[in-house]
Amino acid sequence: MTDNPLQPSNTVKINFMFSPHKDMLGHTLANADSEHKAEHSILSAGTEVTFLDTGIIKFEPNTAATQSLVISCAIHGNETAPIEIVNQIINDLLAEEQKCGQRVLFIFGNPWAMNAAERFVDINMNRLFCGHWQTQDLSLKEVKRAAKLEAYVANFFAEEPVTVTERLHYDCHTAIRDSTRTRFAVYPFVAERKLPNSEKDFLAHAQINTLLLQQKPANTFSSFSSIKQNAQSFTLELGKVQPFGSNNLADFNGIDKALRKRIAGETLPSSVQGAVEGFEVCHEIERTSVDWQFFIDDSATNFSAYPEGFMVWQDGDKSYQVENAEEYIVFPNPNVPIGQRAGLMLKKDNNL
Ligand SMILES: O=C(O)CCC(=O)N[C@@H](CCC(=O)O)C(=O)O
Ligand SMILES: [Zn+2]
Repeated sequence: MTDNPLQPSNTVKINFMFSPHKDMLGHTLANADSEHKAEHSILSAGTEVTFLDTGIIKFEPNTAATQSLVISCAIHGNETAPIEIVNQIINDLLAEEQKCGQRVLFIFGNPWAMNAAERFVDINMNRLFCGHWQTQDLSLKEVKRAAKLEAYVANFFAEEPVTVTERLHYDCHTAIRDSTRTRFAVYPFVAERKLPNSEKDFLAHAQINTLLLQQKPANTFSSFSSIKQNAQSFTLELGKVQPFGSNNLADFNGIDKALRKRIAGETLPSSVQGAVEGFEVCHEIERTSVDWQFFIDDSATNFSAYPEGFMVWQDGDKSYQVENAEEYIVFPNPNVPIGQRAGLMLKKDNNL
């Protein structure tokens, strides 16, 4: 990225919707705590743009859309590459340099954590969905924001015209650790779900060649949209966490192109057999108490492999040892609060 979003430069065109800020990113950083009154505008091609709230903007074409797309990022504030990519797509839509052929709701999830350059400020927002926010301290900003995000997404889907036959949600993240598989998607658990070929094609086009299939319902944003809103949803892990301005955006060309084609309403080319490999969650690791011990090395990358019998964690007389010939770890994080997910163990799933 050439400009630092924290210091809008005078040489950069100010986008009319976000004035006096350069763009949605600049506006979101500057207005984390402001109440925003919805603003409405119509582009020359007839696309309706509604700037709903800080970090939330909706585009609706004046042609018959067949898909409602939710594209979110910054549910974790320090995962900056997807924010930079999505910000540029919004700029191009407003400048009418990107075709809008489908309904799209863009979300920058956590403005406070974006400003703090942290994963979260008070509480991990990606454990608050599916109504879980109701069980938390309702005075916390992230708790209130999760409630609002659910409402914006529910309203967006509820307002869709009859021409829409598909609901999609791509929740864009980057991971804390390096990964043996550079990009991967998490497919939330919904009973009897089946990955549609069109979504396999999307993942392959985005250079996301690994799909991790959850085996039980979760409280993540993508779980909310799939379980409660009947969308095809994914958490997309697109690379590694870096500060604003430090991302090599060329590494994100795949997702940039795939999102732009979806927004334009183009059909993506069919992927070849085996373009996306599946992994199934076989054990969810939970940090169970202060005495809980974790035996995964701090330097282990996502998708590191462990042989049968390897001790992953132990807490008193409870433990988990690898049960399959080989299992792989993702999201190992021993520093989560007690009761939260500290990683996932996976086994290969050859049925995708
Ligand atoms: O790298 C890590 O440890 C975490 C990266 C991240 O934020 N992952 C998401 C995955 C959500 C899902 O399971 O769908 C998260 O932990 O919230
Ligand atoms: Zn994340």
